[in-house]
Amino acid sequence: MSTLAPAPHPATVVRPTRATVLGGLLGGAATTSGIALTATSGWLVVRASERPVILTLLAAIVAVRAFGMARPYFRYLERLISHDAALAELADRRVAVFAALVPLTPARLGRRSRSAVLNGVVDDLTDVVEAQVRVTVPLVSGALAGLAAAALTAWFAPAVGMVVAALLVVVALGCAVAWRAESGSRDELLAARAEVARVGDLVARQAGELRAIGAERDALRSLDAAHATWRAAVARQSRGRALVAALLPLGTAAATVAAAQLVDPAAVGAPVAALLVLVPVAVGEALAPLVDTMRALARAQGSSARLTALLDQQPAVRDPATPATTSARRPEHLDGCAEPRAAGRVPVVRLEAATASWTRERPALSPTDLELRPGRHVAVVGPNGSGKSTLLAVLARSLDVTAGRHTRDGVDVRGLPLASVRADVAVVDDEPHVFAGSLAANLRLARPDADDGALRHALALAGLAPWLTELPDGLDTRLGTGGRGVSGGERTRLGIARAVLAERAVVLLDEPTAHLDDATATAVLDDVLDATRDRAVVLVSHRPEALGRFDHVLDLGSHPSSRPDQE
Ligand SMILES: Nc1ncnc2c1ncn2[C@@H]1O[C@H](COP(=O)(O)OP(=O)(O)OP(=O)(O)O)[C@@H](O)[C@H]1O
Repeated sequence: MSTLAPAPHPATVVRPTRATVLGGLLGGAATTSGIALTATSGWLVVRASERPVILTLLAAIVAVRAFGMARPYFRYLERLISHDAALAELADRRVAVFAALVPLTPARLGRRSRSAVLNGVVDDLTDVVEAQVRVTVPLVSGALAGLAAAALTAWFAPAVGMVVAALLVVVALGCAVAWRAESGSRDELLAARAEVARVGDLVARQAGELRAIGAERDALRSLDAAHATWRAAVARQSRGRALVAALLPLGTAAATVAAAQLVDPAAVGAPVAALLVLVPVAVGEALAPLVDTMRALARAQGSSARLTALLDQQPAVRDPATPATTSARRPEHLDGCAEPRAAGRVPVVRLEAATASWTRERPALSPTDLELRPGRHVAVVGPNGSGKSTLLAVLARSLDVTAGRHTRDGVDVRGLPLASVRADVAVVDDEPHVFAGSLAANLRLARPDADDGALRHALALAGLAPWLTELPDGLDTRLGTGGRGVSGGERTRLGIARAVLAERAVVLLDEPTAHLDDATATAVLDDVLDATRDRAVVLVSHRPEALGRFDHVLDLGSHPSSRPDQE
């Protein structure tokens, strides 16, 4: 998501659909009613000043009332139809984008957290879909109302019709300038804002170190320079906006003066002259918001470019064209089912001189050997960046080896169905997500058919039995947003309970105790190892004191040939 693809052509973002065209027609009717309301009111006021027989005004009075009522009525229908269609499209596209993101997770999402990626995707998708309502519908309505006003005015006085047409050209020009200003400043602004965030984060987080080496002033100067670039980009964008903001009222004023000069009250009568002079005012007022739609268009183009850059990536791992089988598997486990399976059925998992890379440019895991079988508990240690999480990604088949072998029962995993390999693996990361819902629903994510007994058993194995007894509604207690808060230790244990419940034969834990105090961390680790006695466990840990309980310690910080086997 960090790479910006070129912005798509506006026509691909402003893509008329049946609902947006209908919405545009209704919006056009609303805007035309507004223009007609102003023009007929002008006629009525001037005609009334001539004190005619009251009955001759009745038609105009009815017309003013009709236009006054029609405008909000058509606007309401336009909103109803276009928003309804946009919300339905948003729901469908969110499902489709979520499905497209799954195969890209985690290898193609970069180092951003999954929630940051999801939030970004949700915002971008909303911008793109909202463009139908914020851009397509107003453009169709504005074009219809403007052309109708020009045609009707030309029918009364061709010269004034030309003036209204010229005003439409000015509005179109204003939109084009606004769109260029907004989309031109998009990349510059984003880059400038990202630089300020990057330097600001560096200066704030490394303040101590910078002070220690006397680089504080240089760092602050870089921050000032980044701010200055940002300020300049914002100023350029504001100048573009101000230019357009001035252009439209000036155009409207010029068109009104021109209409007043061109209309001959003696020829058409004073009331019609008033009507004709008021049309440019009404058109300018009704179409001015079109300029703001260009901001929405530029934003939607940027969002669309980001979504394309993210979703057009190839997944890091793929299903084989012709899946192989391993001797220890029953055939039904090989056709891609993601059902949880009982521990112990999985064959031996082996890595031999396996290396891996996220980007193909830089190796993230140097040659590593590892063997996993049920009941074997392996701790992985090593300095930051030595490839511990990468190793887990390889074992979970989120990433394939770039050299060496990753086998299950002697069969290269690249020949096995992806889903069947992943169905053996449970992953617990350092911050398991707690969804807003009941405790039972949070646990059943791991095994939807688990009964309450199985849930209680998993909670007990994860050391959460005392916590469960304290919960006001037991398994039905609501957790997460709007529900009961969950501490770091409880969250970790919930993740472990899910892994236990899933009955996967291989359990991968990425620093599950990273955010816990020493006493809680030791208790959680003890519970993990007890709860997974019959499973193959790989646990990434920075806590040397816990390593004694593991069968094997794999140190990724030492050269492969010199790694001590501490079995
Ligand atoms: N999702 C990813 N996309 C791109 N590169 C990644 C990704 N995850 C890790 N890397 C890169 O792979 C290398 C190994 O990182 P990894 O996270 O596996 O190390 P680690 O030992 O787990 O580090 P830490 O102890 O800091 O968690 C690093 O250079 C890192 O920047």
